[in-house]
Amino acid sequence: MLTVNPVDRIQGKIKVPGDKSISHRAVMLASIAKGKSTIEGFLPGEDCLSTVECCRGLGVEIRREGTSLEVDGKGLDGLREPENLLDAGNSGTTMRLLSGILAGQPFLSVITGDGSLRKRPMARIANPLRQMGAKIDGRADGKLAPLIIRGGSLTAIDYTLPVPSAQVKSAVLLAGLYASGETIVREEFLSRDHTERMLQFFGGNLERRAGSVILRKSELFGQPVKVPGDISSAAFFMAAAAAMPGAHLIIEDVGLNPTRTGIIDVLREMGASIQIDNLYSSGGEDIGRVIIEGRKLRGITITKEIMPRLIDEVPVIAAIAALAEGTMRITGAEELKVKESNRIAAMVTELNKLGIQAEELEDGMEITGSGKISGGLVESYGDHRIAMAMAICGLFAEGPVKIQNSECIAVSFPGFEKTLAAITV
Ligand SMILES: O=C(O)C1=C[C@@H](OP(=O)(O)O)[C@@H](O)[C@H](O)C1
Ligand SMILES: C=C(OP(=O)(O)O)C(=O)O
Repeated sequence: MLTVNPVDRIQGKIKVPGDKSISHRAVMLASIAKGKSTIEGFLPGEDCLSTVECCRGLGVEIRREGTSLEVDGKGLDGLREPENLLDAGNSGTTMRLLSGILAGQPFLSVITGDGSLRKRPMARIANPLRQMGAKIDGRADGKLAPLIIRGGSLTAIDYTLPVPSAQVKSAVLLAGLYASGETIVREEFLSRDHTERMLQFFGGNLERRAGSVILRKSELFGQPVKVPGDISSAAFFMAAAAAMPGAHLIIEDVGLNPTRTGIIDVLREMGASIQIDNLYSSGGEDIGRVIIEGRKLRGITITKEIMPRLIDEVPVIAAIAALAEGTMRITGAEELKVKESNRIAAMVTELNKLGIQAEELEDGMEITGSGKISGGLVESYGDHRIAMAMAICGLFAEGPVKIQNSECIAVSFPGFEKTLAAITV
């Protein structure tokens, strides 16, 4: 159980661990590239370690020392049939992206995960991968894991995403590496594009147009990858600092890919002071320093267009909405219901426990700020983002906030507690 006590000030200069999305992709692409890749700044969170173990299960040699990895790539056709189940743990990204690669393999794989992942929707990847020619079965006719995938010779498809999801887009693109013809993926609002950027960095034949990506069968080549800090992890501290008048926080080397910076746009619209400098780019990703000054914020309305650039940050926005003036209305966020927990129900229930007025909407939630948060006992639902969002409430509360089942934080942010202690007075 994590106990977070109220603080007077937030200040300091920090770095956050490596980006989760980029760490997953680096390991997967390095595994199917020709030759050696190195990965620096890898996130040693449980989710990305699940990806490493799955790739090892497919015969890839991966050496890890802390946040540095060396991967001996097998080339597109060098993976071998896993002798045992592949375990994606709590990680949707591992299961869905890896399924795209498994769909292209001439062997049988069975991929499973923990109790939360086994409840999450998998038809969204099984359908397009079947259309490409893979045989996929699973519980509830392939809607739920464990998934049984017999890959093989694939044919490209032209696919319009029925749900806004970078994981589905990535699964189809990764399968497209093995498919004859041009794989096209279309989406209404651009979701995180790390797969596209990294495929290009590894030499993939990929073209980008407004609203679509086109990939042709191509060989990948090992590369040195530098993983930026995860903006989704930084978001917890950015939001906390932004909402605390007098706070001053600097976060170095944060990934600032425009498909991930919805949190900065939202905080600024709420009235936050956020500056960005020291910009550079590496491996096709934008990286920079974020400087936040605390102020009194105001509630705003968020709609579906921004959601793909914001999705994992909604819990922490909901948390600080309690401190903002007026009402915060979050809409177009149905996807939150199928994450590690139902994040709409979870946040509303737990915020209510701390005396915050919050209500579920069909596609989101509404929170009315009163500037007041009570201390109390809350639940994480085994969901790392809920646990950390509730921890941020604790910084502003009238008494300690105790978070049950907080060990799940290690899924995406090992060292969260230490960083929190380092910036609070
Ligand atoms: O592609 C990725 O790395 C991710 C995509 C998002 O999921 P969806 O694709 O389900 O929206 C996000 O919530 C998840 O944390 C990571
Ligand atoms: C939804 C998340 O991850 P995943 O889908 O990979 O489990 C997340 O990290 O918030």
